[in-house]
Amino acid sequence: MAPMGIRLSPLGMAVFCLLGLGVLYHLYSGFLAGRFAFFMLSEPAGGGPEAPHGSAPGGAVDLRELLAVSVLAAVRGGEEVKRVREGNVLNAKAKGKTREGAEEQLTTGDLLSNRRMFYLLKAAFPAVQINSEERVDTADQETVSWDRSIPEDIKQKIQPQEVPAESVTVWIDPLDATQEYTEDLRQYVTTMVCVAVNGKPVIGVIHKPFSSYTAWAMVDGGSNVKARSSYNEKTPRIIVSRSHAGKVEQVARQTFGNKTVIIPAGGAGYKVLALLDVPEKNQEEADVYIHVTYIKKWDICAGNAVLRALGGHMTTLTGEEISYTGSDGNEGGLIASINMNHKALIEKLPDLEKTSHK
Ligand SMILES: Nc1ncnc2c1ncn2[C@@H]1O[C@H](COP(=O)(O)O)[C@@H](OP(=O)(O)O)[C@H]1O
Ligand SMILES: [Mg+2]
Repeated sequence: MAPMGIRLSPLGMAVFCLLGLGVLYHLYSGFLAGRFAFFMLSEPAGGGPEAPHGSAPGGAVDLRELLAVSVLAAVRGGEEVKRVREGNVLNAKAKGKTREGAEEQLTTGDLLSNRRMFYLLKAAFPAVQINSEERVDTADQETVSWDRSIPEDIKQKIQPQEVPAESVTVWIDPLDATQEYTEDLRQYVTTMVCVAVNGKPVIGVIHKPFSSYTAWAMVDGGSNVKARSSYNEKTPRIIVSRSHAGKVEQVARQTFGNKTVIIPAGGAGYKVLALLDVPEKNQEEADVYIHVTYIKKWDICAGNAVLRALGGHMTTLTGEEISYTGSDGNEGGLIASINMNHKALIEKLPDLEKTSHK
């Protein structure tokens, strides 16, 4: 039996007090961290004085307005792309090489389209992060304003929806399929704008400047384009890059057999449109889009958003979602499909460690 009188040793007391302090610290540190995060997020962007204290840095932006200006930007950029091509003053030069050693072309069409698209979007939404394929020359700014008018079809299909400006990243491709543009293969060329919210692709615009066709879609909103009524899941026609193919044909044949039809085409925008119901005489149709080499996020974000909005998928070759914030590169290749069992397609793909990134 234990004695009734308990004597506490000084060492025991000290250990007990330390334990108590530890528990208190643990409970309180979460609270402090929360307060700290709130304080940091409430700071005005760039530490400037213009944002009212305690509010989000850029305030709120309306996704419907962002969609309207994205469509306008793609169309306006497309006008430059077309004008330069028709005037035959491309001034094509190599701007570098891809990891695989293919020459990357840059033309006046890319630069003028970029200038138009960037400054229109920036004027409409100054607080939003815009990532573009081409550099903007700040010494050569274009003064543009947006009249905030929303086209009727967008007004009818989409409700206003506000999100914090700092959650938004806009990705611009002022000229997709530049290689094909230099070869005068006009059908492949698109201009694209994508709006990502917290890294998720939410708005996609793909515009064909030479036929004045524009596809737009917003996730949980609406679209002016739809999926086709059927797809061939068993022996799908696979659309792939004609100028950055890597080992894509090998992957496609290993996955779907030697009889599988492979369609080489230019432009990531064009290849996404090939999966949809697009009323265009120069638009080929395919069932799956596969790309195995490195690719940049401005090339794929708009297509990813459009597919997602219509119930389709664009993922890496291992089935991961692609996040459209941070770095501008996508390392894991891509596979895109709609109205198909996307997971089953990924499971069919061969040893990806050996085939992707190459
Ligand atoms: N390995 C790679 N590295 C860098 N960019 C790549 C790439 N593969 C494809 N792309 C880019 O992705 C877009 C679609 O490629 P493809 O036509 O080969 O399918 C093109 O964009 P741009 O024309 O906008 O430069 C192309 O340059
Ligand atoms: Mg481009």
